[in-house]
Amino acid sequence: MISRARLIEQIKQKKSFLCVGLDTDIDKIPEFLKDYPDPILEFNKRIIDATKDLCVAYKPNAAFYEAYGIKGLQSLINTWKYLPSECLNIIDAKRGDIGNTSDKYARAFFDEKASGMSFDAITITPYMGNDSVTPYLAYEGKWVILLALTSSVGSKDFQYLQTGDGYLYETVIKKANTWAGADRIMYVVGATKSTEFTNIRKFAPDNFLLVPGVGAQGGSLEDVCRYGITKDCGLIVNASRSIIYASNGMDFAEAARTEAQNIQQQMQAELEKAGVI
Ligand SMILES: O=C(O)c1cc(=O)[nH]c(=O)n1[C@@H]1O[C@H](COP(=O)(O)O)[C@@H](O)[C@H]1O
Repeated sequence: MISRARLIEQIKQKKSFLCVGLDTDIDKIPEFLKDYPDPILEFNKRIIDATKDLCVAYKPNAAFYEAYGIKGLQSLINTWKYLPSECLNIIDAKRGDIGNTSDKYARAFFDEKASGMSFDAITITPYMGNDSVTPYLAYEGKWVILLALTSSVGSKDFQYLQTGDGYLYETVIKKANTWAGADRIMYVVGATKSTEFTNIRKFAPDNFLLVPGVGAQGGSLEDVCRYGITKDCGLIVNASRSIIYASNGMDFAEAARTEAQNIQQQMQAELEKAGVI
């Protein structure tokens, strides 16, 4: 279980707020790994070994595992077992359904006895409202990470609609803040939306923001920090493809480390600039 205080302590200790995204694609991993009984797991283990001192979180994306049925789920369970206990382990599942269905999703990702996995945090779509989110919050100490303003081009379709109370994404944040505090809820805000961070901080001054979209999607870490960093850091910045596929040769883990190290060094400078460390 990773509390807010423990997360902040890790960030200060590692001088990093990097999340390594485990969007592991069998078609993109090095050929030689395909001789192993579980190539996806083997890939993940080597990426984790190469990056665990440089990041504070890992985020396996459920789609990349579910695509392979039972075998994929086994890879996900064994990846979860291998994740370092000091890191925040996020399952990027983007679920959202009526309460009794959410109950089962929560069990699938939070209840080790039932499913073999117990992640610290899960990404959730907020569209179905309070009763779709509370089943996850019923698990003491677990985090819910709600999509607020996504990195996608399609974010403009709904998230920027005016509700009479500001943009729809603002309403999501204001409403969800009444469900639980900054010790249980984080929001996803895409790095590609860095100028909106000033606005978001008005409604979520203390919440951690999970920020995907640096690297392959072109978001700027510097801009995210300029507008979004807080005295506790308040940011977890994810990079998936730019780290895990930095090379597709024998040196893939080493290349991933070099890429993670580059980001960590930039993060250290930002943490110093903001007075977090
Ligand atoms: O919830 C997410 O993590 C997420 C939200 C969002 O707005 N944009 C976004 O890219 N993501 C996820 O973040 C990761 C980004 O991967 P890369 O673009 O390869 O770094 C993927 O797993 C996406 O599913």
